[in-house]
Amino acid sequence: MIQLHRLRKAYRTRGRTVVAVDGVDLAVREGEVHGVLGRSGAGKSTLLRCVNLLERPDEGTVTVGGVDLTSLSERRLRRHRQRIGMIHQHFALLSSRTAAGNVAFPLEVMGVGRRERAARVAELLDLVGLTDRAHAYPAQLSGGQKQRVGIARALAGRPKVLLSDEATSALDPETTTSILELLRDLNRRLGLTILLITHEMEVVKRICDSATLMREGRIIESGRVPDLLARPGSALGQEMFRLGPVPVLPGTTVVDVTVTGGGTGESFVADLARTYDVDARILAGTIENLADGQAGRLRIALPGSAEANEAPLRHLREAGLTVEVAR
Ligand SMILES: Nc1ncnc2c1ncn2[C@@H]1O[C@H](COP(=O)(O)OP(=O)(O)OP(=O)(O)O)[C@@H](O)[C@H]1O
Repeated sequence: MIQLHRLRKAYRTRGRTVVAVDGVDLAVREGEVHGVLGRSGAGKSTLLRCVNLLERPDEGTVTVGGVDLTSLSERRLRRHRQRIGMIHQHFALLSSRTAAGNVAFPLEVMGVGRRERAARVAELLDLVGLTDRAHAYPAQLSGGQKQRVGIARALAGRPKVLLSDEATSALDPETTTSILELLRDLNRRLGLTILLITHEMEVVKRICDSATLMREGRIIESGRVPDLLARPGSALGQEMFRLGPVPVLPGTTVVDVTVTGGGTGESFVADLARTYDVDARILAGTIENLADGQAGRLRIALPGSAEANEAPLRHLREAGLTVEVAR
């Protein structure tokens, strides 16, 4: 649904050039929720703003729904932009308009007639669960309610793609959960493709099917979330499962075992004891609920060196588990 090819964007300020996005290739499939994760300054916002060409890339192409946006005239680009909704961290609502008035705004710009507009506004507010606050002004709404208005407004043009710029960063944890649930629900019900940027692992964990980790304008890793977690050495995996420093235990091998996609995670410690007579000691562990099933990582200590444990470690790998010798 979204394809970025060799995207590059640099800013020149006061004689200095900052390459915000540095040759990025990225594909987001239709109906997917894709999260772009990274620290402040990694280039996430620039990348997102290039998708609807709010920011024009210096190099590369942006294809959305099969149309290369970088090749369009301004007039045609405006039309295509209506099919790409966007929500913002600070909501960006018009304070002089009610919730209904804010949602009506893009419909007015599109030239939708009064009666159809009213019906569509009611439908959109219902979709985000805000029918009873239609006549409230932004100042009378909570943060979560404001973001619901933002989402309803973004969906006015019946977009196939929704871009989310840190949509939950200004919200408390409980409200964040309800907004993430709403986004996931809209993704499923409308088949909406969502590209979101965030610096919170929690967001990726809860609703993303796939994710990209950015650093200094470049992609460090990208793929389906369970596949990334199962990749040895994955930085996303390190972030997700925080097992702490690896303890020094002379005479043992410390191993991190990652289980994704259901799998046989629960029984492998017993399996080692049964098959190899290895007494694995559990040092730390965590299980995370992902958008699509569970994933977990267990840190175990096996008596003896890594070489001495070669057979049981191979056994675990052959069982589909990711095995990394930590020490
Ligand atoms: N309009 C601009 N003019 C000059 N430099 C910019 C501009 N926008 C972004 N940058 C620079 O580009 C780099 C990437 O910024 P960007 O905002 O895309 O990162 P980010 O990952 O979204 O960070 P944050 O989470 O802080 O928004 C930074 O070094 C930033 O200072």
